[in-house]
Amino acid sequence: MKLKHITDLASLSDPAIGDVDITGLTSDSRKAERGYLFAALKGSRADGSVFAADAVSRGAVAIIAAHDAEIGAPGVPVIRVEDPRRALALAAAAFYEKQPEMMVAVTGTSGKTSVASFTRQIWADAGFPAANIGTTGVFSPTRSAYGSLTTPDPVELHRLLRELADEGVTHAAMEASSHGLDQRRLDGVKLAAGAFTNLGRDHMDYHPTIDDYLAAKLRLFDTLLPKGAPAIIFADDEFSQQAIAAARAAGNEVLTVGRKGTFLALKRVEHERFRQHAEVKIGADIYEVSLPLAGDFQVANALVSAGLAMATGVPAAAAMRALERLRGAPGRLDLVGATEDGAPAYVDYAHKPDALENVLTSVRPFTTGRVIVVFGCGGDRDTGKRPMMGEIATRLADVVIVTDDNPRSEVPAAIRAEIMAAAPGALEIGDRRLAIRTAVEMMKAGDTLIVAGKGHEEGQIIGDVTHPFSDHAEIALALKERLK
Ligand SMILES: CC(=O)N[C@H]1[C@@H](OP(=O)(O)OP(=O)(O)OC[C@H]2O[C@@H](n3ccc(=O)[nH]c3=O)[C@H](O)[C@@H]2O)O[C@H](CO)[C@@H](O)[C@@H]1O[C@H](C)C(=O)N[C@@H](C)C(=O)N[C@H](CCC(=O)O)C(=O)O
Repeated sequence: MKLKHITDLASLSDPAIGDVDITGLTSDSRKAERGYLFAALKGSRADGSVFAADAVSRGAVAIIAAHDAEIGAPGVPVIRVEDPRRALALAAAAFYEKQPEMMVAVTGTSGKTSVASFTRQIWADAGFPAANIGTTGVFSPTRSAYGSLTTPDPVELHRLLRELADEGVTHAAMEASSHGLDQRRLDGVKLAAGAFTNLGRDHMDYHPTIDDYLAAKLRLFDTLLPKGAPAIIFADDEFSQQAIAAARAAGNEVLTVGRKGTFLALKRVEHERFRQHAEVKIGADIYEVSLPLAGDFQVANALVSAGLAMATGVPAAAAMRALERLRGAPGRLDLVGATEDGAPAYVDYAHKPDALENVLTSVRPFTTGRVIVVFGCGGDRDTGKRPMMGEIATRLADVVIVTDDNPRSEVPAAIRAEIMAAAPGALEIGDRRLAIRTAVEMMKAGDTLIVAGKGHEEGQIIGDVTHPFSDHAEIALALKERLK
């Protein structure tokens, strides 16, 4: 494809450059191949401009760079732009040409994975070939693949969107992480609607303040959603007013859901073991919905998803019917099994304070015995959440076992000590396998076990080695051994 077809001619200092043929794009010089366009991005560890010569030696034929970047690659055209990350995202969208016709994105600290998954399920129920993309991977009529980033890199993302469109997927829901929004990964995605779930403490290692974190989330409305497009906002969160104000200021159509919502107004919820019955008012109609999911936060996620689906062509009655058949996203309050006397054991991805609070609160209504929680905190990540999670677990669970998560380069015992300092009475068992076994062995009738933090992950990162490890498999094994 000619360079002029993937980047705005106005940004090409010499229009003749427009005729250069491009065979691919990358922001990682190590992935550059013959005919590639290389984007030199300023990163947290390195400045991509120093790798321009490497990219050219591997075949790159043009470079996107900031106005002030020094590019030591003579003879290769350099396209100077204000924001290379945004330019790369737009170039990737143009290069891969097609994306599913109806794209939506959801942001918020918690609930993104569930909302993206539920939205896909509601669309699929209504007959649309649908996909969701995020932390747990890519799910579509033909795929269920595990991924790594919540919001993929723009080049990878647009390659994927093109493949999905070619496979006939018309509707796709994406998770928009604050990193992804901040790093412009979504800037080339043509969104039909967006959603905001909530804001809590997370990624304070990346964002200097909570305001900076909120501002990154609100880029979804400020800069990505076209004017007039629906913005579905969960109205019961403490930050919902800021989200509503940002969406209004950006000219989006604000549609609120929840107890304080007006588009989907939640009138009543009754909890039952593993199910919840909700009364939802939509316009003049009242719908009684029986959700096969536990937890107040799942009702919120289901309503946000129904809002997104309705904003993109699913009739209200069909969306409400689909909610009755929802399945939890992998690793989100995922029921692994139960003891011989029916005490359930769940895996949950909760690895941040508000998510831990949500999951522990949500199992309380159907737990007649004790809530037992096993969790730890990741290394090389926001350290401020460690005491907060220790405090939450102590307040909301009856038995707390502090173990290792992904310690990465940190000393595991030091991470545990930071949690333990806020969790008096907690049991400390560093070995995650042993911690899970101990918890399963202590379960009695009426108890509920939550193993939190790693969800669907299939490895534990110690140092820079990922050891095979699955909470799901460990719980299943321990339950089986109990029966012997
Ligand atoms: C901290 C962070 O977000 N890093 C992202 C960032 O990398 P960076 O800018 O820090 O990269 P860098 O190492 O400083 O290098 C700068 C540039 O030089 C390039 N380079 C580097 C070396 C070389 O030999 N040649 C070369 O060209 C790099 O490719 C990069 O473009 O920009 C890269 C390109 O877009 C991302 O791939 C990378 O995500 C890394 C892999 C990552 O782990 N990100 C996580 C933290 C993340 O984004 N998580 C969120 C949220 C998850 C959640 O909600 O829990 C997500 O959306 O997944």
